[in-house]
Amino acid sequence: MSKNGLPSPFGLMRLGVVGSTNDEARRLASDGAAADLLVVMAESQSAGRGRRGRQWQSPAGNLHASVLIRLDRPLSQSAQIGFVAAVALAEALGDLVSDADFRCKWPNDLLCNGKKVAGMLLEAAGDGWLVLGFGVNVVQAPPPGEALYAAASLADFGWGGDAPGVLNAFCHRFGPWLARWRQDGFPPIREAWLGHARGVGEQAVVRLETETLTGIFAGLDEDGALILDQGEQGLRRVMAGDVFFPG
Ligand SMILES: O=C(O)CCCC[C@@H]1SC[C@@H]2NC(=O)N[C@@H]21
Repeated sequence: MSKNGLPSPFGLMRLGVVGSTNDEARRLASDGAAADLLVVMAESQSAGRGRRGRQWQSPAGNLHASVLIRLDRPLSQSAQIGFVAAVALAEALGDLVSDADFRCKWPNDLLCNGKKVAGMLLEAAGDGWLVLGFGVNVVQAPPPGEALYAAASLADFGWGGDAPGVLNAFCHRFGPWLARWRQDGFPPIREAWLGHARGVGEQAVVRLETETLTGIFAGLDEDGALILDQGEQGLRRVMAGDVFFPG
């Protein structure tokens, strides 16, 4: 264990109120001050952002953190790290919260008993760095109607721990999974993710920028794209979109 309380070799920078921890981490990278597995964690964010330009509500008490990751592979493989993190977070929260069912929802959401409790946002920081931002609703979820999906907090499931406790549990799981990805590539991550996934084999609605698709969520391809089986129209690979399961 490091002096900061996280498992070795994670580093920790704890900040008060920031705009976005992803921006703080990117700034470190552009200042030449990045280090592999350095975590930037903030008490709250005034301009937290989610995927596809959405706002991410970031009150004090929830976890808002970004991990700097040295990318020793082509940038095209960076999306795979979102799946590494989702598996690690599903396992970490499963370690913490008993009697709850954590599921990964494509591409980078985490559901607890069907409600969104966490999301991830990957951004390139230039010069070989990747920023993995993740937010976990520890004590508070956005009010109904303000989120795209039904949302909940860990407190709603009776968990009384805090944001540093979630970060610690995440790092314990993420370190070994990232090492596995670095050594063996995407296949074991893909398999683990599918084992934790919501909705494989089920009817899915996929909202893209300009169209909405329906079909059976048939799995993930070797890059992490969602495979949608559209029956007579064949299989369609989806790289970015929002998935809903009507069933
Ligand atoms: O579900 C999503 O759309 C992704 C949400 C990602 C939120 C985290 S909180 C820490 C980091 N800083 C940000 O501004 N966003 C990510």
